Amino acid sequence: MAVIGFLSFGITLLLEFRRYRKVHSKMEGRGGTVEASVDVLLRNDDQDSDVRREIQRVHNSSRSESDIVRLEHLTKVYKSRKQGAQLAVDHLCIGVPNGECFGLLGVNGAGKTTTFRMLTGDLRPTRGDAFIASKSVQTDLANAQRRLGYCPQFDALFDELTAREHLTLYAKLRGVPPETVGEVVDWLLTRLDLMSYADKVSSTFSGGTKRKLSTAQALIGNPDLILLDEPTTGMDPRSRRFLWDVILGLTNAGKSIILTSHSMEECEVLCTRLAIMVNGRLRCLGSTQHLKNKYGDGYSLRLRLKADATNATKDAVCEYIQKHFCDATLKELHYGYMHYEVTSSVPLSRIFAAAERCMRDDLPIESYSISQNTLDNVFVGFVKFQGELAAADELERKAVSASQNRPFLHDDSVELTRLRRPGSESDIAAVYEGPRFDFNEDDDDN
Ligand SMILES: Nc1ncnc2c1ncn2[C@@H]1O[C@H](COP(=O)(O)OP(=O)(O)OP(=O)(O)O)[C@@H](O)[C@H]1O
Repeated sequence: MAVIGFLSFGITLLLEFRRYRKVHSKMEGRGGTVEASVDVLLRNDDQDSDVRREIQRVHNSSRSESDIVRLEHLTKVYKSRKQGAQLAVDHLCIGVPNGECFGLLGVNGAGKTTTFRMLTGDLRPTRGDAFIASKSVQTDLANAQRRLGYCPQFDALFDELTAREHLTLYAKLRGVPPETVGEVVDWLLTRLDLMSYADKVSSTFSGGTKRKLSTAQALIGNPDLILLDEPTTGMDPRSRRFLWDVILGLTNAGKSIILTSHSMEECEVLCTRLAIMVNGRLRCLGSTQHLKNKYGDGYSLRLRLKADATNATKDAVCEYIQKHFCDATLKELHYGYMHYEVTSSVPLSRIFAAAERCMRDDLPIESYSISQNTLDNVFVGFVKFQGELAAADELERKAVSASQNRPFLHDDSVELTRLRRPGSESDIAAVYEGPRFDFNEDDDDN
């Protein structure tokens, strides 16, 4: 018995010691610091001139002092056991003045929501800072939050509460004086056309009505800056136009808005300026007209090739197009599809004539279309990098782990995870260098 007792005591002691080691190594890291070191090099090699100008503007205090929000190299690297280190937002520099609606565009996973979460204080930036009405989210978060309203991508609503109860609750949380809460709530219900839902519970609301209520919540407390993460998702065209009017009314009243949306039409209507994000990084910035002039000027000539087209006949089509339009740029070529961009200096009649001749000659063309470039074209042109580069990153990470003959990032030893800078010729350098420690799965707040 004594031996068994001694053994069980020994095992307990051993287990406790292992647990202590594990917890301790989580807190300090083994053999070094657990601080993620993100060092992005070669920053300005392929930066768009407008993006570079915005960086200079943000750093020039005399030109950016009227900005209600200023993002200075805001960066987020997520670290998790499964995914490793992932650069979600890469040195974002933007300033938004009073009365501007700024559109932040990008495909899913570009880093828009992460940017918002850093602005609201939900996530700590890995590097950089943001200032809302000159209050830093890193050092003066509570004061920065006072000037901010946020409509998240997913409605933060309680099924059992009515629209009125939601707004009353949020008004109290935001510190609206008790004697004016009723008045504020009624104003918001009227402003967002929610009076008929005032006393119904939110679980019975349609998706569009929930978005309206979330927007109303973001307006409580009369914030200077309003962040709207896809506010019109799920809305019918009438409700969408209604919300657009509300947003335009807010900017006319001097409020600043940062908006994310997947609708180019919405951005054209609402945004004074917009930027397109690809893999966490700004690729272009300016008014819609400026972006269309700079990147979407001219026409798109799309050719569908016959099923029996060979590589040789495809080359003949390319030669034909280059011969007739020396400034045509091949934007896409896959399977039987070719997309050329032709500058607007070429008359439309010449493009049609050449395309018709193309059909008559012995070239393997099934059909063609010509269209004027739109903001959609500009957007698609930028964001098609995202998938390709994400796949390249994934392959590279797998190659690293395979070369080390172990599962990727399931080890506590020192790692070096290289993150590729999206859209850049050069690999970067951004790096998570340091010992691995146990994150909860998808642990992000680090
Ligand atoms: N908690 C997390 N842990 C690890 N990675 C995350 C986490 N949240 C987001 N990411 C990653 O960060 C990147 C940016 O995500 P984010 O949600 O900010 O994109 P988004 O542009 O808002 O996309 P969407 O349009 O779908 O909302 C993505 O690659 C995503 O996988």
